[in-house]
Amino acid sequence: MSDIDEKQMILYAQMANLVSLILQWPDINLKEIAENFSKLACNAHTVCDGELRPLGTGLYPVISIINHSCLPNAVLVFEGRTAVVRAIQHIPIGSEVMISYIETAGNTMTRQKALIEQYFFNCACPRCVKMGQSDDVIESAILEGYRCKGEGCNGFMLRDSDDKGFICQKCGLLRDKEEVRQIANEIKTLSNKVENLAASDRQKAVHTYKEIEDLQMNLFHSHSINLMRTREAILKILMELCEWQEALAYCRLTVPAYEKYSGSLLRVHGLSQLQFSKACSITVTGVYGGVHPLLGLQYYTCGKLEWFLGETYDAVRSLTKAADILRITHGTNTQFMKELLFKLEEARAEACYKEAS
Ligand SMILES: C[S@@+](CC[C@H](N)C(=O)[O-])C[C@H]1O[C@@H](n2cnc3c(N)ncnc32)[C@H](O)[C@@H]1O
Repeated sequence: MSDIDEKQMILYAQMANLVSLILQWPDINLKEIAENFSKLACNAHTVCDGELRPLGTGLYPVISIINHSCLPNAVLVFEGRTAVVRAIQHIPIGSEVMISYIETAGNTMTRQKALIEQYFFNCACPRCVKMGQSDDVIESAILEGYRCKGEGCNGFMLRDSDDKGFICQKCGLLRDKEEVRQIANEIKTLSNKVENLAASDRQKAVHTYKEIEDLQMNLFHSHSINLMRTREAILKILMELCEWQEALAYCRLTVPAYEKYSGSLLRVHGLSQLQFSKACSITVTGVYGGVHPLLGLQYYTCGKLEWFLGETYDAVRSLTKAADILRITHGTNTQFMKELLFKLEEARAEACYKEAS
């Protein structure tokens, strides 16, 4: 309990009071209840459906003995209320099975902060031990850093030693700190506005998200996580609005980012900063470790849209990629997977028919 910050402590105390009010037991121990809430936060898992949409919270005693890694060798998925852990790579006998408690597509500082705040530990996984080393700095600069404004340059930027701004590590161009701050403020203002709009006026929300997207394309590296999240938000609303063609365009924009994050992290380990900066237009670090359910789900969305819009051959390609990943992370027995495999068969049959006619 001593590691919990004050805000969290107040929340647990309020929840303990609520329990006390409901139970009305004379000798209830508020401190013990608050402690139990804290233990629950560390050990419980968010129960999701096949498409990783959260449904609630569950406490699974066996699952809660599994430790975290930002480069996990297993994933936790749910089949109804049943929690299932599946290996996403070969796990040698005697090696520890590890899942990720958090979104792994953040930079090391972001991940460490999330783990300390909710789980109270300093992660020492193979990604986190590289904190501050050149490949970790590069990964951070690409995931959450700014882009170079040089024409055609896809370099990543680091803060310059005089603190005037950010220097491109590929072409050496300086980006002024004030300019960056101004765009970041505009993004913040629009982001605050769009949160309320998403529920009340979807058309306006899409318009505002596109303004954010434009600013982020100017500010962030093209493989930035922030840009990818904005595009995902646009995709989600376009699907709700049944704007299928534009939704597909946005889905296709997000897929390369997922793919880039999914390449093996090992690909860039061992490269010098210069070698990497030359290579960075074609290779980005692998924060999803190759097989990640989110990548599979993104292919699935793309495939469904393509098929619906009559782009059968593309649909077969996307659904095949989705099935290749999701049969590893989700198995093949759930209704969700049966539907995916059925759609793939149907798309294949349609492609054969089209080819023959
Ligand atoms: C769900 S429990 C995992 C099982 C726990 N290690 C145990 O022995 O019961 C989560 C807690 O385990 C610890 N933990 C999980 N992964 C860790 C890691 N990679 N390094 C250090 N501690 C970790 C943290 O204290 C965290 O709050």
